[in-house]
Amino acid sequence: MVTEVDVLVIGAGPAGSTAAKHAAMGGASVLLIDKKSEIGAPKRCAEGVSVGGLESLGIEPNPRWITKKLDGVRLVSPNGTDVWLTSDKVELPEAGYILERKVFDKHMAMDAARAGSEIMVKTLATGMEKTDDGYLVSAECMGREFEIKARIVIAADGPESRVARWAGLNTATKPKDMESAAQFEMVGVEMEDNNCIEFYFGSVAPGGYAWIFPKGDDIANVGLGVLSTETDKSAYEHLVEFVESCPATRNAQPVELNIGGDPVGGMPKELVADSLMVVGDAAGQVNPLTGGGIISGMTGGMLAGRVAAAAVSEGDVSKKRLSEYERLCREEIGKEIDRYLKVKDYMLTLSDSELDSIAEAFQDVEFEKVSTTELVKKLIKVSPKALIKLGKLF
Ligand SMILES: Cc1cc2nc3c(=O)[nH]c(=O)nc-3n(C[C@H](O)[C@H](O)[C@H](O)COP(=O)(O)OP(=O)(O)OC[C@H]3O[C@@H](n4cnc5c(N)ncnc54)[C@H](O)[C@@H]3O)c2cc1C
Repeated sequence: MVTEVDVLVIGAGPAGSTAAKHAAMGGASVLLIDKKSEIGAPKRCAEGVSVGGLESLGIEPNPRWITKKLDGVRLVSPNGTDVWLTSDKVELPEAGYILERKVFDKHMAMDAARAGSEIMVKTLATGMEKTDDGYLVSAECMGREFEIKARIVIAADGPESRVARWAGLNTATKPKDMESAAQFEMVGVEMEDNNCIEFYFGSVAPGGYAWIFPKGDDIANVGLGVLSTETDKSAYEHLVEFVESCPATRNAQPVELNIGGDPVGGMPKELVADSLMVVGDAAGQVNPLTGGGIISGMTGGMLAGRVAAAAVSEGDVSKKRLSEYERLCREEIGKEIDRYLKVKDYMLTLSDSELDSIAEAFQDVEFEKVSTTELVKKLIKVSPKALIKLGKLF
């Protein structure tokens, strides 16, 4: 049996569902498939997003998928020196929400369906072949094998993406650019203020950081990301040590374990080929410093969906036509990613004692507002080393 569509989106994470929604809104016939039986589960995410990020995508916050509205940030250096940045003291333009991804991802897929996309769950793409006017994709659903003929394929298959590579794009992430993350969702977490997210820096998580993201009452996502090139231990081993030593989690119990990769090396050289676009984690659309990829991946999905619909209606699905998506992506997400790559590389050079000195210097800094960019600007102010490395960028 062969199913025929204008646009096939492989992967119903936030990036894929957004691509499907916008392609369908533009008038294309769209099929969105995911190998999972439940879209959004299991989650591999600390579930933090910015308020402005959702606004920029035109998504109304919905209490069904928001567990917490945040009120500030606590930054903790290796010796325990902490910096509190809360809304009573500073403006928080990037203040955010903690989502319930299992519900959020489903809602994003529902939006895609309401815009006209067809959805197939428990449907795995197993390979694809180029045809004259698109791709013939092999798929499998509940033991049944079938083929999907698509003018355009949007690869939204997450951090372990294979689809773009089937089309010949070099999107493989090198080990030095793949953050290994481990996280418990925990109960019995005793935070000093459960309206703030907490970040812990230094050798607690080599190459990354540890976090506690509150989800309400005594529940929180407690996790960390490490680079395998910076440590001999696994992310899970670092997480167990962190949970045992951190006062907030010492008495907490896990109800869920999430293990996953987060591509933090930026976008690959090419995001399009004839009849193919790649979005989200599969396209490295992740902030290299924070590891956040929900909003940037959805932005990529939105741009790809719009370009796909226009290309189909014009009858031109060539690489040249689809390169509009690549250009828009580099403008809207790429510049930020490139800047934060440099900040991440700089952070990797800092020892625990240097991080402690920065935290101590931050005690005397007046913060008017706090965003990731503002924090880097203040870092440049207190650290001559940061000034040399990052001064020109911020
Ligand atoms: C531990 C951890 C914490 C994180 N915390 C945050 C955070 O707080 N905030 C933030 O913004 N980002 C965070 N991220 C990153 C964020 O989770 C990702 O950037 C985001 O999920 C990317 O969305 P996506 O749609 O590109 O991919 P995914 O959400 O990974 O979705 C890809 C989908 O493709 C499907 N798929 C894969 N292969 C196939 C196939 N062959 N056929 C059919 N379906 C397929 C998968 O089942 C999956 O549903 C975190 C990541 C990790 C690992």
